[in-house]
Amino acid sequence: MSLIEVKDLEVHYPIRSGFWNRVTDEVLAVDGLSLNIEAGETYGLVGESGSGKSTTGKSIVGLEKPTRGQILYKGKDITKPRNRRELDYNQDVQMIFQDSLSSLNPRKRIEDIIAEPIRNFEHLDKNQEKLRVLQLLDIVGLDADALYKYPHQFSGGQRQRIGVARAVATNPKLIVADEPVSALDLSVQAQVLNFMKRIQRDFGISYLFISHDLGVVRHMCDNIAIMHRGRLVEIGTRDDIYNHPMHIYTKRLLSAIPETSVEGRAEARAHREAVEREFQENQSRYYDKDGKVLPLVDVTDTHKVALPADEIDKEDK
Ligand SMILES: Nc1ncnc2c1ncn2[C@@H]1O[C@H](COP(=O)(O)OP(=O)(O)OP(=O)(O)O)[C@@H](O)[C@H]1O
Repeated sequence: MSLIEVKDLEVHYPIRSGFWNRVTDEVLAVDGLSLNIEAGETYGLVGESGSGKSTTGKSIVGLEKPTRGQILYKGKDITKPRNRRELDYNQDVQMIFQDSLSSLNPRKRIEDIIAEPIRNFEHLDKNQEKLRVLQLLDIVGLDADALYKYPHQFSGGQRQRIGVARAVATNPKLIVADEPVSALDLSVQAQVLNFMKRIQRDFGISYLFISHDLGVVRHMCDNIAIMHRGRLVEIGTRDDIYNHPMHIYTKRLLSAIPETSVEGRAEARAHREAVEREFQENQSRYYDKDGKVLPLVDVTDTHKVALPADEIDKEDK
């Protein structure tokens, strides 16, 4: 059994307008999405801004209420609050955010920020609690003097470490990491990704790693789902997605990864332009008559893509 099974998830947001603030329309932020996250793996959810990644992550954590569909944990649907309580779901599944300055309470000291989730689930005395917080700070590579400081007294990378210490405090099985390094400099990104990997190894945690950038998730993820307009357009192992991408939208995201070598840059630009031309010229191939992404079709056991079924064999897999 997978750790988490998301089945046909839909999340609609109401749009209100007019004097009476009535609901006049809705946004289909997530429009029928299914994926499985296995124990101990990092699962990448990648797509451009507005594709529905954060809404999916928040639904899995229980911060957003699905309109339809199921999210199964240990075989039970945690969209029902009763099951969440019974399974200690709020303890087992945690979230870290991109903007650590606004997600960590600016008026609280680090000791209280990290201790807060522990207080919700365990009854430790003051000394035991402080020891636990010190251990957690040590795990994420911060000194004991961090205890008495406030979030604004740290750099962005250090604040992400504090966010991870807080998330790890309840010994979770899954951490939903929503763009955890997007706000950081490249060199700091690498450090944070490395220590997230180490913590994963040490604690056996799974990550749902949300990003708009296929470059960032490349070395982190075992499996990757590409999201577009609230649906998945391609899903596969790291090898499927990076070495055998099939959907034009995946190819566009891959072509957007910055090329570091000077020689490679002109070639990369030409490739990006060719992918863009292919996308513009074949738009109708990728959507149904209502403009929705097509259903996923199996390519192999691990690889699925949203293309017309009769075109799959023609692809250069
Ligand atoms: N609380 C909300 N109320 C109304 N619409 C919302 C709300 N939250 C998100 N949306 C809309 O739902 C769609 C998906 O948003 P979501 O934040 O899930 O996408 P995303 O892929 O995570 O993008 P980003 O990286 O920019 O956050 C967007 O059109 C967004 O404007």
